[in-house]
Amino acid sequence: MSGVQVQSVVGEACRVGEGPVWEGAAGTLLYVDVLAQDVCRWHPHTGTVEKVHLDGTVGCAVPRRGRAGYAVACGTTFGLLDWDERRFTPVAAVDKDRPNNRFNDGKVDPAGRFFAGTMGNETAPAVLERKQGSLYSLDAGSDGSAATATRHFRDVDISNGLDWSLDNATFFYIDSLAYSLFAFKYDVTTGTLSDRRVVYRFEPDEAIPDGQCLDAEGRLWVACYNGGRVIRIDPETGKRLQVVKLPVSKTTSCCFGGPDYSELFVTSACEGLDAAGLEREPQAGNVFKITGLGVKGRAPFEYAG
Ligand SMILES: O=C(O)[C@H](O)[C@@H](O)[C@H](O)[C@H](O)CO
Ligand SMILES: [Zn+2]
Repeated sequence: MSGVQVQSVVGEACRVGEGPVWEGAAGTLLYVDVLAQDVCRWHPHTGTVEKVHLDGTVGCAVPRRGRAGYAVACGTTFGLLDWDERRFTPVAAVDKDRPNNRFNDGKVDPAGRFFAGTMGNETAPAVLERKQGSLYSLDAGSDGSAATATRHFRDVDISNGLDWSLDNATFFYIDSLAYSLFAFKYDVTTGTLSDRRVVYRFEPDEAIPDGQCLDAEGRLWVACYNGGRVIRIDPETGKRLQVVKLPVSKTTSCCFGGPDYSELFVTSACEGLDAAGLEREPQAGNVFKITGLGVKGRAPFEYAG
């Protein structure tokens, strides 16, 4: 499509930018830098980025329903971040028997549960002990009881992008080193997954599938790490519908945002690029905005706890 434009909007490079979420009420973009251990908030009107630095790697941060601050998956701990006080309060720890693990990508389900997965720590991008990760969700707690974490499955290499179908009946999931986009049946009442199937197998030049998000037509946008692109997939047919290339190779994740959710924001990484790579890709680690796609996204779900 000819009207598609790609523009770098945040020039402050992330080591591993991840987990973009558009905050509609404030008109800001929330994202994390996993390895710099920062939760970041970009203000489009001033062009400024605020950051809160945490004590561990940050897999993802998500908005809370009707409450200030964020729920965060930090190290191997789900917790709450008071942004103004810059204080992280742990809520539930996972993978206690896996000291070398960390949380990676996450997102809130349509009922307000915070899903996030883990992986072994990487010695270099995509180099890690295999099958160490699991997918978890954090419920909201009820009647004053503490929120608890539930493990959905284990033996994950790099737990990555996730989202839910428009009718809430399907959960889409990427384990990066499986080079596949999976779908599960989803029961939104109980928050349980079943019947995994493959929706799409990534092609060699699409490299490593990473973050993803659903658009308002029910199609998925997947960021291809080392592939320098986002691709649009129809989960009904398993067909790739569109490719948008970016001027950086390590595209990590994407979300729709902007006043009417018609802009696609894409995070990227510079970690793992040598001096020559950085010279080739001076914008590595930036956040990009793609306009003119002709499709909108939807507002993010918010953690109910
Ligand atoms: O962005 C992520 O999900 C991980 O935190 C990164 O480490 C990279 O994606 C990974 O190296 C490539 O798969
Ligand atoms: Zn990712």
